[in-house]
Amino acid sequence: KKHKFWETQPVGQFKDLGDNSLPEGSIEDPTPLSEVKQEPYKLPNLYEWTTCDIDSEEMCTEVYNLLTNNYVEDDENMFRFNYSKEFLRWALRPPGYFRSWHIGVRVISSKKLVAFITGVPSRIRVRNDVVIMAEINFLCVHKKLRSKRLAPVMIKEVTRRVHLENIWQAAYTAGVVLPTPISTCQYWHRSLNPKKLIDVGFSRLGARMTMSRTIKLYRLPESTVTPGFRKMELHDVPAVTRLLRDYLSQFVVAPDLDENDVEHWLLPKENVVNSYLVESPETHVITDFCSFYTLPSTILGNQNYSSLKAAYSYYNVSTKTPLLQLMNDALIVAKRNDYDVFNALDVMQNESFLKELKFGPGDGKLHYYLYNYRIRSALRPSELGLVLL
Ligand SMILES: COc1cccc(CC(=N)NC(=O)c2cccnc2OC2CCNCC2)c1
Repeated sequence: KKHKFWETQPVGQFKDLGDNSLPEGSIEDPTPLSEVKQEPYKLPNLYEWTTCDIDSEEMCTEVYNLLTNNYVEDDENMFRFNYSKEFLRWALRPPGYFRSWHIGVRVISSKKLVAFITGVPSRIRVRNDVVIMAEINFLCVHKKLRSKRLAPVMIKEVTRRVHLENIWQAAYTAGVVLPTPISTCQYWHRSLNPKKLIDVGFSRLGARMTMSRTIKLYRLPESTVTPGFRKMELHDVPAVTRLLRDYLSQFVVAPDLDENDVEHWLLPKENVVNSYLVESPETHVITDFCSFYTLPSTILGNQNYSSLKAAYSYYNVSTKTPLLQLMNDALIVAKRNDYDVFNALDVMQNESFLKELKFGPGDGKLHYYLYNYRIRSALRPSELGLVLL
């Protein structure tokens, strides 16, 4: 049976596809809090639950090491995501976070951390419906414990702890097809350091292309071209919030960000998130915004390099500067900061710049999911205004 676990969950089921009689929105009503299971789910013998206090240097290091050695790899197992500790602290402590949603599994005897899953609260709008959801991420089971069916019990446990906070919906992404994607996105890569990317096998030399021709093809100017392009600062939070809220209102699914959210998620943080805006030199009005987050990957089995420095397109808003020019400035800044590659999904209006800015399609897809919330039919990536970490 393919989706033994997911067929028991309140998610869109493949068998319901095309059944337009099913209403859009919550699939199951909330359970009275007194009826939510009070005790943790039972783990296989020898394992115990642990709550990971990401503020603790020691626990943060344990989580970092587990993910560094056991988290998501590309389809050819040449790269593995290598989230940094400061990135994890940022990703897991947004306004209103619950430490109880940072869940680990330890071996009782050795106390070794062997699995992890997290949730953070997030206000997400679906059409005109603003729903408080849990954004689920970092599901990781040690390589040596795969197919012990740990993932389903970890998903049930994080769901139980989310329910205890009276939250009944969730959002998550995966590289695999599960019941049932609300949207399936293509990822794209823009080479910034083509020589290294070819050396490590991330990219291949194009047909009838030499290395020097390839380096020239991806060359970028030293400085950005948009007048008034600068880093975002704390005092810009109100204006950036207004700009983002207006821009994101056009998408079917998008975060419902307030100033606290914008301050947390979009203020620049070294080695974690970069954000820039365009302040008109004449009027001092903030007209555009672009941002990317830093997610390196470990390079598995290359003599010359061990890490790939990758930027991931985050939220971008263009109201005056053409999006093409704004994103080219983002590429210029990323190259200047020694990123090897700039990644983007074909969400929002990204399709309008990908090919022209010399992005190439990646070899995989990223599927978006909602838990306990039905969307009548799958969304086009351009209808998605949500980027998960
Ligand atoms: C280059 O190193 C990699 C290491 C592991 C996996 C992949 C391929 C991959 N699965 N990429 C993505 O999922 C991806 C590609 C472009 C933009 N965002 C992405 O994923 C984000 C969002 C979901 N959580 C992981 C990071 C690449």
